[in-house]
Amino acid sequence: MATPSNYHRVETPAHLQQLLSADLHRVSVLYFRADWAEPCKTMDNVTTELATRWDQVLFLSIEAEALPDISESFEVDAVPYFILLRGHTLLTRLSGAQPAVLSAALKSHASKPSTLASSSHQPVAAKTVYQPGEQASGAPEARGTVAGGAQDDDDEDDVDEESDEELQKRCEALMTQSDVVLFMKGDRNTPRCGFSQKIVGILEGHKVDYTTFDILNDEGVRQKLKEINEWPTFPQLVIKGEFVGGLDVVKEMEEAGELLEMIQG
Ligand SMILES: N[C@@H](CCC(=O)N[C@@H](CS)C(=O)NCC(=O)O)C(=O)O
Repeated sequence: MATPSNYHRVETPAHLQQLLSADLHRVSVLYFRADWAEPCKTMDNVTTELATRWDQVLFLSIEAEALPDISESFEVDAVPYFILLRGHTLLTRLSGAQPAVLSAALKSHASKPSTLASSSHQPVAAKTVYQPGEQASGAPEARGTVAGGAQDDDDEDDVDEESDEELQKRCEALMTQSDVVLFMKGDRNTPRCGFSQKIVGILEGHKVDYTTFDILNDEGVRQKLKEINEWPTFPQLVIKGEFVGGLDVVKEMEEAGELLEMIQG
């Protein structure tokens, strides 16, 4: 399919600013992607198709790892990832390859007359304003939510909250669920971060028998493991219940021949 005229590949932060500033009433879809991520292939097609349907919406594809300043300013922590803006105002964010949810988000935000934002009122759905060079999201409640940000915290009142002790026990159980456990973003078939993808490549290359846990699906485990293992990032590799390190450590161990030794020993 030919690239629609409202679909652009962002080259630099300044280019993004220029595209967004051209029309402050226009809705934009920022699509954070990476070539190696399989789900992005699907979302490349989905976004191209949506762009032909929503020709008044600006679709901007952004190479998440090649443009870290943009990814970090929008707190993008995995690919694919979508940010909907009106001008520079954050409407909603969506993590993962969910065509129906993205389409619903467009319906919810882009079908509103664009003059709404030009009136003296703030857009109803607006969470915050993206200032170049600043954090885009001052709206933690919008993180990880889906179209329309319509999730209601009250709905979760019925669910028993996990105590810190329970969470600690659950993390310990996860860390010992098999001899080799990889805490990562995504899973071995669909890694959602380049670091996770590379560590999977190392383990697969050595035909290691391992299990994975997707920390993007469990914010409690994500934060608790950082504390337990005193390690601020993912991936985290655990061998026989013992925390080993992230990608850089595992790479070094592989080069020194220590990785297989630890797994097999
Ligand atoms: N050099 C690190 C790179 C890992 C990294 O920087 N991970 C980031 C981005 S995927 C991370 O996990 N940030 C914390 C988070 O997302 O919770 C390693 O050796 O593993």
